[in-house]
Amino acid sequence: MSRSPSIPDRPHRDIDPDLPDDERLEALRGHYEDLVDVNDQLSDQLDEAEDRRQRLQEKVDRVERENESLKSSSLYIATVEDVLDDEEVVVKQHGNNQEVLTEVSSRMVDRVEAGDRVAVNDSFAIQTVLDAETDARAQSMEITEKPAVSYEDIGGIDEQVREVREAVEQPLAEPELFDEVGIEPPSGVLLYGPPGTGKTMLAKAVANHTDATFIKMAGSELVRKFIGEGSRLVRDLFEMAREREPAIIFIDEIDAIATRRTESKTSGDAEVQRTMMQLLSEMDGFEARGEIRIIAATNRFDMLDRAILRPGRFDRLIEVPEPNEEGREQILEIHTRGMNVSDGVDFADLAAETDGYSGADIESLATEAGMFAIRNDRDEVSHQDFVNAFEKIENDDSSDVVSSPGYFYQ
Ligand SMILES: Nc1ncnc2c1ncn2[C@@H]1O[C@H](COP(=O)(O)OP(=O)(O)OP(=O)(O)O)[C@@H](O)[C@H]1O
Repeated sequence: MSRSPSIPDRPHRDIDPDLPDDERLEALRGHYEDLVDVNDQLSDQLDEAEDRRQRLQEKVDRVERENESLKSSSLYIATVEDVLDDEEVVVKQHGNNQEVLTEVSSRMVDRVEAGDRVAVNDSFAIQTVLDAETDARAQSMEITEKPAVSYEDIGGIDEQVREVREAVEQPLAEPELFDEVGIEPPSGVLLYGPPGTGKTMLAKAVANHTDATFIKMAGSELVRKFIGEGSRLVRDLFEMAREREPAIIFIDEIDAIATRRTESKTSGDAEVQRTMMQLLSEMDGFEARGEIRIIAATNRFDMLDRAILRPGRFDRLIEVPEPNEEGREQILEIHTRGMNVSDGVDFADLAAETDGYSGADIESLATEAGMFAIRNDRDEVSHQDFVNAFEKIENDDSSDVVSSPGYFYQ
Protein backbone atom coordinates (compact mmCIF):
# COMPACT_ATOMS: atom_id res chain seq x y z
CA MET A 1 0.00 0.00 0.00
CA SER A 2 1.40 3.46 -0.86
CA ARG A 3 2.01 5.73 2.08
CA SER A 4 0.57 9.23 2.11
CA PRO A 5 3.24 11.77 1.16
CA SER A 6 4.39 14.06 3.97
CA ILE A 7 3.05 17.60 4.01
CA PRO A 8 5.85 20.10 3.24
CA ASP A 9 6.84 22.53 5.98
CA ARG A 10 5.41 26.01 5.85
CA PRO A 11 8.21 28.25 4.50
CA HIS A 12 9.50 30.75 7.00
CA ARG A 13 11.99 33.56 6.55
CA ASP A 14 12.94 36.29 9.00
CA ILE A 15 13.27 39.51 7.06
CA ASP A 16 14.97 42.32 8.88
CA PRO A 17 12.80 45.47 8.47
CA ASP A 18 15.94 47.61 8.66
CA LEU A 19 17.43 46.11 5.51
CA PRO A 20 17.82 48.40 2.55
CA ASP A 21 14.81 48.28 0.21
CA ASP A 22 16.47 46.34 -2.59
CA GLU A 23 17.71 43.61 -0.19
CA ARG A 24 14.26 43.37 1.47
CA LEU A 25 12.65 43.09 -1.95
CA GLU A 26 15.10 40.31 -2.82
CA ALA A 27 14.33 38.49 0.46
CA LEU A 28 10.54 38.85 -0.09
CA ARG A 29 10.91 37.49 -3.63
CA GLY A 30 12.75 34.49 -2.21
CA HIS A 31 9.97 33.97 0.33
CA TYR A 32 7.37 34.27 -2.39
CA GLU A 33 9.18 31.62 -4.46
CA ASP A 34 9.30 29.31 -1.44
CA LEU A 35 5.54 29.75 -1.05
CA VAL A 36 4.89 29.02 -4.75
CA ASP A 37 7.05 25.93 -4.42
CA VAL A 38 5.14 24.62 -1.43
CA ASN A 39 1.89 25.48 -3.17
CA ASP A 40 2.96 23.41 -6.21
CA GLN A 41 3.92 20.48 -3.99
CA LEU A 42 0.58 20.65 -2.16
CA SER A 43 -1.36 20.89 -5.37
CA ASP A 44 0.50 17.81 -6.75
CA GLN A 45 -0.36 15.97 -3.58
CA LEU A 46 -3.98 17.03 -3.90
CA ASP A 47 -4.12 15.73 -7.49
CA GLU A 48 -2.60 12.46 -6.37
CA ALA A 49 -5.08 12.16 -3.51
CA GLU A 50 -7.94 12.90 -5.88
CA ASP A 51 -6.65 10.17 -8.20
CA ARG A 52 -6.46 7.72 -5.34
CA ARG A 53 -9.95 8.68 -4.16
CA GLN A 54 -11.30 8.05 -7.64
CA ARG A 55 -9.58 4.65 -7.89
CA LEU A 56 -10.96 3.65 -4.49
CA GLN A 57 -14.44 4.86 -5.45
CA GLU A 58 -14.31 2.72 -8.59
CA LYS A 59 -13.30 -0.25 -6.46
CA VAL A 60 -16.18 0.40 -4.06
CA ASP A 61 -18.61 0.66 -6.98
CA ARG A 62 -17.33 -2.61 -8.43
CA VAL A 63 -17.61 -4.44 -5.12
CA GLU A 64 -21.08 -3.01 -4.60
CA ARG A 65 -22.13 -4.18 -8.06
CA GLU A 66 -20.73 -7.64 -7.40
CA ASN A 67 -22.45 -7.71 -4.06
CA GLU A 68 -25.74 -6.63 -5.65
CA SER A 69 -25.50 -9.26 -8.34
CA LEU A 70 -24.73 -11.95 -5.78
CA LYS A 71 -27.61 -10.85 -3.61
CA SER A 72 -30.14 -10.53 -6.44
CA SER A 73 -32.46 -13.51 -6.52
CA SER A 74 -33.13 -13.36 -10.24
CA LEU A 75 -30.65 -15.53 -11.99
CA TYR A 76 -31.13 -17.00 -15.42
CA ILE A 77 -30.70 -20.60 -16.42
CA ALA A 78 -28.36 -21.39 -19.25
CA THR A 79 -26.54 -24.39 -20.65
CA VAL A 80 -22.79 -24.30 -21.24
CA GLU A 81 -22.29 -25.10 -24.91
CA ASP A 82 -18.53 -24.82 -25.15
CA VAL A 83 -15.60 -24.11 -22.86
CA LEU A 84 -12.88 -22.16 -24.72
CA ASP A 85 -9.32 -21.32 -23.78
CA ASP A 86 -8.72 -17.98 -22.07
CA GLU A 87 -11.37 -18.59 -19.43
CA GLU A 88 -14.26 -18.07 -21.83
CA VAL A 89 -17.41 -20.09 -22.38
CA VAL A 90 -20.33 -20.04 -24.75
CA VAL A 91 -23.63 -20.30 -22.90
CA LYS A 92 -27.13 -20.60 -24.28
CA GLN A 93 -29.84 -19.03 -22.18
CA HIS A 94 -33.01 -21.02 -21.67
CA GLY A 95 -36.28 -19.36 -22.55
CA ASN A 96 -34.96 -17.17 -25.38
CA ASN A 97 -32.18 -19.48 -26.68
CA GLN A 98 -29.77 -16.56 -26.87
CA GLU A 99 -26.14 -17.65 -27.24
CA VAL A 100 -23.53 -15.58 -25.46
CA LEU A 101 -19.75 -15.70 -25.25
CA THR A 102 -18.85 -14.83 -21.71
CA GLU A 103 -15.84 -14.87 -19.41
CA VAL A 104 -15.71 -17.25 -16.48
CA SER A 105 -14.23 -16.17 -13.19
CA SER A 106 -11.15 -18.08 -12.05
CA ARG A 107 -13.32 -19.37 -9.18
CA MET A 108 -15.64 -21.13 -11.64
CA VAL A 109 -13.37 -22.02 -14.52
CA ASP A 110 -12.43 -25.49 -13.31
CA ARG A 111 -15.98 -26.32 -12.37
CA VAL A 112 -17.79 -25.90 -15.67
CA GLU A 113 -17.99 -28.34 -18.52
CA ALA A 114 -19.87 -28.31 -21.79
CA GLY A 115 -23.42 -29.55 -21.17
CA ASP A 116 -23.66 -28.22 -17.59
CA ARG A 117 -26.71 -26.29 -16.57
CA VAL A 118 -25.68 -23.07 -14.90
CA ALA A 119 -27.26 -20.00 -13.32
CA VAL A 120 -26.04 -16.74 -14.83
CA ASN A 121 -26.66 -13.16 -13.73
CA ASP A 122 -27.70 -10.15 -15.82
CA SER A 123 -24.19 -9.83 -17.23
CA PHE A 124 -24.08 -13.55 -18.01
CA ALA A 125 -21.45 -14.23 -15.38
CA ILE A 126 -21.82 -17.82 -14.19
CA GLN A 127 -22.84 -17.86 -10.53
CA THR A 128 -23.46 -21.56 -9.88
CA VAL A 129 -23.41 -24.88 -11.62
CA LEU A 130 -26.77 -26.58 -11.15
CA ASP A 131 -27.46 -30.20 -10.37
CA ALA A 132 -27.60 -32.63 -13.23
CA GLU A 133 -30.81 -32.20 -15.17
CA THR A 134 -32.00 -35.69 -14.54
CA ASP A 135 -31.89 -35.02 -10.82
CA ALA A 136 -33.83 -31.81 -11.20
CA ARG A 137 -36.47 -33.60 -13.26
CA ALA A 138 -36.75 -36.47 -10.84
CA GLN A 139 -36.88 -34.18 -7.84
CA SER A 140 -39.71 -32.05 -9.08
CA MET A 141 -41.99 -34.74 -10.46
CA GLU A 142 -43.69 -37.65 -8.83
CA ILE A 143 -43.86 -40.55 -11.26
CA THR A 144 -45.85 -43.65 -10.42
CA GLU A 145 -46.25 -46.52 -12.84
CA LYS A 146 -49.39 -47.78 -11.14
CA PRO A 147 -50.81 -45.71 -8.28
CA ALA A 148 -52.44 -47.82 -5.59
CA VAL A 149 -55.76 -45.99 -5.57
CA SER A 150 -58.95 -47.32 -7.08
CA TYR A 151 -62.42 -45.85 -7.49
CA GLU A 152 -63.64 -47.95 -4.56
CA ASP A 153 -61.32 -45.99 -2.28
CA ILE A 154 -63.09 -42.74 -3.04
CA GLY A 155 -66.27 -41.90 -1.18
CA GLY A 156 -68.99 -39.27 -1.45
CA ILE A 157 -68.13 -37.91 -4.88
CA ASP A 158 -69.69 -40.47 -7.21
CA GLU A 159 -70.86 -37.86 -9.70
CA GLN A 160 -67.33 -36.40 -9.94
CA VAL A 161 -65.86 -39.88 -10.41
CA ARG A 162 -68.30 -40.46 -13.27
CA GLU A 163 -67.41 -37.15 -14.92
CA VAL A 164 -63.66 -37.73 -14.63
CA ARG A 165 -63.98 -41.22 -16.04
CA GLU A 166 -65.92 -39.88 -18.99
CA ALA A 167 -63.52 -37.00 -19.66
CA VAL A 168 -60.20 -38.71 -18.99
CA GLU A 169 -60.57 -42.45 -18.88
CA GLN A 170 -62.76 -42.98 -21.88
CA PRO A 171 -60.60 -41.08 -24.38
CA LEU A 172 -57.64 -43.18 -23.21
CA ALA A 173 -59.42 -46.50 -23.11
CA GLU A 174 -61.70 -46.13 -26.14
CA PRO A 175 -60.30 -43.44 -28.43
CA GLU A 176 -62.14 -44.99 -31.39
CA LEU A 177 -65.49 -43.94 -29.86
CA PHE A 178 -64.46 -40.32 -30.26
CA ASP A 179 -63.15 -40.97 -33.77
CA GLU A 180 -66.38 -42.60 -34.83
CA VAL A 181 -68.59 -39.86 -33.45
CA GLY A 182 -66.14 -37.27 -34.74
CA ILE A 183 -65.71 -35.21 -31.59
CA GLU A 184 -62.68 -34.17 -29.66
CA PRO A 185 -62.50 -35.22 -26.03
CA PRO A 186 -61.92 -32.42 -23.50
CA SER A 187 -58.31 -31.23 -23.66
CA GLY A 188 -57.77 -30.77 -19.97
CA VAL A 189 -59.82 -31.35 -16.88
CA LEU A 190 -59.73 -28.97 -13.96
CA LEU A 191 -60.73 -30.25 -10.55
CA TYR A 192 -61.50 -27.51 -8.06
CA GLY A 193 -62.62 -27.54 -4.47
CA PRO A 194 -61.39 -27.34 -0.89
CA PRO A 195 -58.26 -29.19 0.21
CA GLY A 196 -58.38 -32.85 1.10
CA THR A 197 -61.53 -33.73 -0.81
CA GLY A 198 -60.02 -36.36 -3.09
CA LYS A 199 -58.82 -34.49 -6.18
CA THR A 200 -55.42 -36.17 -6.22
CA MET A 201 -57.02 -39.53 -5.44
CA LEU A 202 -59.33 -39.14 -8.43
CA ALA A 203 -56.44 -38.50 -10.81
CA LYS A 204 -54.50 -41.45 -9.39
CA ALA A 205 -57.50 -43.75 -9.66
CA VAL A 206 -57.92 -42.94 -13.36
CA ALA A 207 -54.23 -43.67 -13.95
CA ASN A 208 -54.54 -46.95 -12.10
CA HIS A 209 -57.60 -47.97 -14.06
CA THR A 210 -56.14 -47.16 -17.46
CA ASP A 211 -52.62 -48.47 -16.84
CA ALA A 212 -51.36 -44.99 -17.52
CA THR A 213 -48.24 -43.66 -15.81
CA PHE A 214 -49.17 -41.02 -13.26
CA ILE A 215 -46.92 -37.96 -13.44
CA LYS A 216 -47.54 -35.34 -10.82
CA MET A 217 -46.06 -31.89 -10.66
CA ALA A 218 -46.97 -29.20 -8.14
CA GLY A 219 -47.58 -25.73 -9.56
CA SER A 220 -45.43 -24.32 -6.78
CA GLU A 221 -42.52 -26.42 -8.05
CA LEU A 222 -42.88 -24.78 -11.44
CA VAL A 223 -42.50 -21.34 -9.99
CA ARG A 224 -38.86 -21.65 -9.17
CA LYS A 225 -36.21 -19.22 -8.21
CA PHE A 226 -34.45 -19.38 -11.52
CA ILE A 227 -35.71 -17.58 -14.56
CA GLY A 228 -36.32 -19.96 -17.42
CA GLU A 229 -36.64 -22.95 -15.10
CA GLY A 230 -40.46 -23.03 -15.00
CA SER A 231 -40.98 -23.28 -18.74
CA ARG A 232 -38.14 -25.77 -18.94
CA LEU A 233 -39.83 -27.97 -16.34
CA VAL A 234 -43.13 -27.77 -18.23
CA ARG A 235 -41.31 -28.96 -21.35
CA ASP A 236 -39.68 -31.75 -19.32
CA LEU A 237 -43.06 -32.73 -17.92
CA PHE A 238 -44.59 -33.22 -21.34
CA GLU A 239 -41.47 -34.90 -22.67
CA MET A 240 -41.56 -37.32 -19.76
CA ALA A 241 -45.23 -38.04 -20.51
CA ARG A 242 -44.46 -38.66 -24.21
CA GLU A 243 -41.69 -41.08 -23.22
CA ARG A 244 -44.08 -43.02 -21.03
CA GLU A 245 -47.40 -42.97 -22.89
CA PRO A 246 -50.11 -43.66 -21.92
CA ALA A 247 -49.73 -41.09 -19.19
CA ILE A 248 -51.76 -38.80 -17.01
CA ILE A 249 -50.18 -35.49 -16.17
CA PHE A 250 -51.52 -34.13 -12.90
CA ILE A 251 -50.68 -30.52 -12.11
CA ASP A 252 -51.59 -29.76 -8.51
CA GLU A 253 -51.95 -26.14 -7.31
CA ILE A 254 -52.30 -24.89 -10.87
CA ASP A 255 -53.15 -21.49 -9.38
CA ALA A 256 -49.43 -21.02 -8.65
CA ILE A 257 -48.78 -20.52 -12.36
CA ALA A 258 -52.20 -19.40 -13.53
CA THR A 259 -53.27 -16.61 -11.25
CA ARG A 260 -55.05 -13.68 -12.76
CA ARG A 261 -52.69 -11.14 -14.25
CA THR A 262 -51.87 -8.28 -11.95
CA GLU A 263 -50.72 -4.78 -12.83
CA SER A 264 -47.27 -5.34 -11.41
CA LYS A 265 -44.59 -6.17 -13.91
CA THR A 266 -41.94 -7.68 -11.73
CA SER A 267 -39.64 -10.28 -13.23
CA GLY A 268 -41.28 -12.88 -10.98
CA ASP A 269 -44.68 -12.22 -12.54
CA ALA A 270 -43.22 -12.33 -16.02
CA GLU A 271 -41.62 -15.66 -15.21
CA VAL A 272 -44.90 -17.12 -13.93
CA GLN A 273 -46.57 -15.83 -17.07
CA ARG A 274 -43.94 -17.48 -19.27
CA THR A 275 -44.41 -20.78 -17.44
CA MET A 276 -48.14 -20.62 -18.01
CA MET A 277 -47.68 -19.75 -21.71
CA GLN A 278 -45.38 -22.75 -22.05
CA LEU A 279 -48.03 -24.97 -20.49
CA LEU A 280 -50.70 -23.64 -22.84
CA SER A 281 -48.49 -24.08 -25.86
CA GLU A 282 -47.65 -27.66 -24.86
CA MET A 283 -51.37 -28.32 -24.49
CA ASP A 284 -52.15 -26.74 -27.87
CA GLY A 285 -49.42 -28.83 -29.43
CA PHE A 286 -50.58 -32.29 -28.60
CA GLU A 287 -53.07 -34.62 -30.11
CA ALA A 288 -56.35 -34.34 -28.22
CA ARG A 289 -57.19 -37.96 -28.96
CA GLY A 290 -53.72 -39.13 -27.99
CA GLU A 291 -52.40 -41.10 -25.11
CA ILE A 292 -51.66 -38.23 -22.74
CA ARG A 293 -54.38 -36.64 -20.63
CA ILE A 294 -54.01 -33.65 -18.38
CA ILE A 295 -55.72 -33.06 -15.07
CA ALA A 296 -55.10 -29.96 -12.97
CA ALA A 297 -56.33 -29.17 -9.50
CA THR A 298 -56.81 -26.03 -7.44
CA ASN A 299 -58.47 -24.89 -4.28
CA ARG A 300 -58.25 -21.26 -5.40
CA PHE A 301 -60.64 -21.29 -8.34
CA ASP A 302 -61.46 -17.63 -7.73
CA MET A 303 -57.87 -16.63 -8.47
CA LEU A 304 -57.48 -18.42 -11.78
CA ASP A 305 -56.63 -16.63 -14.96
CA ARG A 306 -59.63 -17.27 -17.19
CA ALA A 307 -57.29 -17.74 -20.17
CA ILE A 308 -56.56 -21.28 -19.05
CA LEU A 309 -60.25 -22.20 -19.10
CA ARG A 310 -60.78 -21.45 -22.81
CA PRO A 311 -61.82 -24.24 -25.17
CA GLY A 312 -58.87 -26.45 -26.06
CA ARG A 313 -57.31 -25.83 -22.67
CA PHE A 314 -58.82 -26.76 -19.30
CA ASP A 315 -62.25 -26.91 -20.79
CA ARG A 316 -63.88 -29.41 -18.47
CA LEU A 317 -64.42 -28.04 -14.98
CA ILE A 318 -65.36 -30.43 -12.22
CA GLU A 319 -66.11 -29.17 -8.73
CA VAL A 320 -65.06 -31.53 -5.95
CA PRO A 321 -66.91 -30.24 -2.87
CA GLU A 322 -66.69 -31.17 0.76
CA PRO A 323 -68.65 -34.38 1.30
CA ASN A 324 -72.23 -34.21 2.57
CA GLU A 325 -73.48 -36.39 5.41
CA GLU A 326 -74.00 -39.43 3.23
CA GLY A 327 -70.59 -38.93 1.65
CA ARG A 328 -68.93 -38.64 5.05
CA GLU A 329 -70.51 -41.93 6.10
CA GLN A 330 -69.15 -43.61 2.96
CA ILE A 331 -65.68 -42.18 3.55
CA LEU A 332 -65.76 -43.33 7.19
CA GLU A 333 -66.58 -46.81 6.00
CA ILE A 334 -63.74 -46.70 3.47
CA HIS A 335 -61.16 -45.57 6.00
CA THR A 336 -62.19 -48.11 8.61
CA ARG A 337 -62.20 -51.03 6.16
CA GLY A 338 -58.85 -52.24 7.33
CA MET A 339 -59.49 -51.44 11.00
CA ASN A 340 -60.76 -53.69 13.71
CA VAL A 341 -63.92 -51.73 14.49
CA SER A 342 -66.52 -52.91 17.03
CA ASP A 343 -70.10 -53.51 15.91
CA GLY A 344 -71.25 -50.71 18.17
CA VAL A 345 -69.68 -47.97 16.03
CA ASP A 346 -72.46 -45.84 14.57
CA PHE A 347 -71.13 -44.39 11.32
CA ALA A 348 -74.37 -42.56 10.57
CA ASP A 349 -74.13 -40.76 13.91
CA LEU A 350 -70.45 -39.86 13.36
CA ALA A 351 -71.25 -38.62 9.84
CA ALA A 352 -73.99 -36.38 11.24
CA GLU A 353 -71.57 -34.92 13.79
CA THR A 354 -68.73 -34.17 11.39
CA ASP A 355 -70.26 -31.42 9.28
CA GLY A 356 -67.52 -29.53 7.39
CA TYR A 357 -65.03 -32.42 7.51
CA SER A 358 -63.17 -33.21 4.32
CA GLY A 359 -62.15 -36.73 3.30
CA ALA A 360 -58.67 -36.04 4.68
CA ASP A 361 -60.19 -34.89 8.01
CA ILE A 362 -62.20 -38.10 8.21
CA GLU A 363 -59.09 -40.16 7.56
CA SER A 364 -57.39 -38.38 10.50
CA LEU A 365 -60.45 -39.01 12.68
CA ALA A 366 -60.25 -42.76 12.01
CA THR A 367 -56.51 -42.86 12.72
CA GLU A 368 -56.97 -40.87 15.92
CA ALA A 369 -59.75 -43.23 17.08
CA GLY A 370 -57.37 -46.15 16.53
CA MET A 371 -54.77 -44.36 18.66
CA PHE A 372 -57.29 -44.10 21.53
CA ALA A 373 -57.86 -47.86 21.38
CA ILE A 374 -54.10 -48.54 21.45
CA ARG A 375 -53.63 -46.16 24.37
CA ASN A 376 -56.26 -48.16 26.27
CA ASP A 377 -54.66 -51.50 25.45
CA ARG A 378 -57.46 -52.62 23.19
CA ASP A 379 -57.23 -54.02 19.69
CA GLU A 380 -60.83 -53.17 18.83
CA VAL A 381 -61.91 -49.59 18.16
CA SER A 382 -65.14 -48.55 19.92
CA HIS A 383 -67.68 -45.81 19.20
CA GLN A 384 -66.37 -43.93 22.24
CA ASP A 385 -62.86 -43.93 20.69
CA PHE A 386 -64.31 -42.11 17.68
CA VAL A 387 -66.11 -39.66 19.96
CA ASN A 388 -62.89 -39.02 21.90
CA ALA A 389 -60.98 -38.58 18.66
CA PHE A 390 -63.63 -36.14 17.40
CA GLU A 391 -63.40 -34.09 20.61
CA LYS A 392 -59.62 -34.04 20.47
CA ILE A 393 -59.64 -32.82 16.86
CA GLU A 394 -62.28 -30.17 17.64
CA ASN A 395 -60.28 -28.91 20.63
CA ASP A 396 -57.02 -28.86 18.69
CA ASP A 397 -58.73 -26.93 15.91
CA SER A 398 -60.27 -24.33 18.17
CA SER A 399 -56.91 -23.59 19.77
CA ASP A 400 -55.48 -23.16 16.30
CA VAL A 401 -58.01 -20.83 14.75
CA VAL A 402 -55.43 -18.46 13.33
CA SER A 403 -53.87 -21.08 11.12
CA SER A 404 -57.12 -22.46 9.79
CA PRO A 405 -57.02 -21.81 6.05
CA GLY A 406 -59.57 -19.45 4.56
CA TYR A 407 -59.88 -21.23 1.26
CA PHE A 408 -62.08 -19.92 -1.47
CA TYR A 409 -62.86 -22.15 -4.30
CA GLN A 410 -65.75 -20.58 -6.12
N1 LIG B 1 -63.51 -38.51 -1.16
C1 LIG B 1 -62.60 -39.17 -0.44
N2 LIG B 1 -62.75 -40.46 -0.17
C2 LIG B 1 -61.86 -41.14 0.58
N3 LIG B 1 -60.74 -40.58 1.10
C3 LIG B 1 -60.53 -39.29 0.86
C4 LIG B 1 -61.44 -38.52 0.07
N4 LIG B 1 -60.96 -37.28 -0.01
C5 LIG B 1 -59.82 -37.26 0.66
N5 LIG B 1 -59.54 -38.46 1.19
C6 LIG B 1 -58.36 -38.81 2.03
O1 LIG B 1 -57.58 -37.64 2.17
C7 LIG B 1 -56.29 -37.81 1.59
C8 LIG B 1 -55.93 -36.57 0.80
O2 LIG B 1 -56.79 -36.49 -0.32
P1 LIG B 1 -56.32 -35.85 -1.71
O3 LIG B 1 -54.84 -35.68 -1.70
O4 LIG B 1 -56.90 -36.59 -2.82
O5 LIG B 1 -56.99 -34.44 -1.58
P2 LIG B 1 -56.89 -33.21 -2.56
O6 LIG B 1 -58.29 -32.79 -2.84
O7 LIG B 1 -56.03 -33.51 -3.71
O8 LIG B 1 -56.22 -32.17 -1.59
P3 LIG B 1 -55.31 -30.89 -1.90
O9 LIG B 1 -56.19 -29.88 -2.56
O10 LIG B 1 -54.91 -30.47 -0.51
O11 LIG B 1 -54.17 -31.38 -2.74
C9 LIG B 1 -56.39 -39.05 0.72
O12 LIG B 1 -55.17 -39.75 0.71
C10 LIG B 1 -57.48 -39.83 1.37
O13 LIG B 1 -56.96 -40.67 2.38
